[in-house]
Amino acid sequence: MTTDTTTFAAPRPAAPGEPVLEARGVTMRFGGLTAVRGVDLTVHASEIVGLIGPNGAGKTTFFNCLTGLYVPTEGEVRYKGAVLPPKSFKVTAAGIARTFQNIRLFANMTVLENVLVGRHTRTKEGFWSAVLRGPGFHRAEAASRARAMELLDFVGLAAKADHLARNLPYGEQRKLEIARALASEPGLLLLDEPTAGMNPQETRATEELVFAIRDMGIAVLVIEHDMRFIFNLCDRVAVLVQGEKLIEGDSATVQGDERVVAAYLGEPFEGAPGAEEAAEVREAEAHAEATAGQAPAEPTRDAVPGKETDR
Ligand SMILES: Nc1ncnc2c1ncn2[C@@H]1O[C@H](COP(=O)(O)OP(=O)(O)OP(=O)(O)O)[C@@H](O)[C@H]1O
Repeated sequence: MTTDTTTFAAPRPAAPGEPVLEARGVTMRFGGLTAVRGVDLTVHASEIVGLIGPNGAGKTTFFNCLTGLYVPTEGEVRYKGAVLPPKSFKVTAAGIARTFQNIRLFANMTVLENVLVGRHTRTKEGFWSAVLRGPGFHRAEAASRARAMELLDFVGLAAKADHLARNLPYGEQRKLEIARALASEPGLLLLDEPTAGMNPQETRATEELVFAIRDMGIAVLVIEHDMRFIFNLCDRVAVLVQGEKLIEGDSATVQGDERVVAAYLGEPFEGAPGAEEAAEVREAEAHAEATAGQAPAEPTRDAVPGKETDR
């Protein structure tokens, strides 16, 4: 039993240039499908890093490995030097916050309440404290509300604190998700397609917002399909293709790499991840073509009539 209402300390700020996130050899398999294969990625303090790649490249799966939603099949993720716990609420408490590709707000709660929910990892109001509602509880609650209002002001939603989240326009719901993520006082913020569904003005405003978050000392890792947004914003960009990291560098380097263009156009290119597998498929197809029209092979000893073979 506790009536302690003190606030958990936010993670210590990282020194400039210090690595905050270190992912090493992260692999995630779903049955026979390898969605992410041996990915290394480092994000330093005060850096904005972009993660791009064609649809299905493994970006969200990689994010899920960084935030404890998935436990990687292989590899290791460290935050400020410590291996991350395999539970998403513990990862948030450690200092990594995220937003989702599909907005996940509490639709029937107010804007302010949504941000207060985001603060729960930084407060430890015990059961009896909440029931008895003593002075400590009220102090902690007031501090949480004040911080939540500051964050709403920061993202431009203070005037809508009492609105229901479901009544916000789409672009503002995305901003609210960011405010809620910031409420856990993270050292690293992961944004999964923060401008999806936004008009150009909203996208521009989101860019400014991400710069302001970085200026608060929070490192940012962002997945986005809007290339202009990514190349304007990011200090470094990593490209995932078929689950593997194809290249990583500054915007100019990545933009100038013909393999990146080819990957987006779906064209094969020398040394592309999966090229070996593609060559095997071509060989098998050529073989099938060459033997087409010949008598079908005798069934093997193991074949059972009427039983489907594994595909
Ligand atoms: N839980 C899962 N179970 C099985 N397969 C999955 C699962 N999650 C993702 N995948 C598969 O892993 C691959 C990578 O998917 P992922 O969503 O990570 O890609 P993405 O780069 O984020 O794509 P997009 O840009 O379209 O969001 C896809 O082939 C997808 O179908």
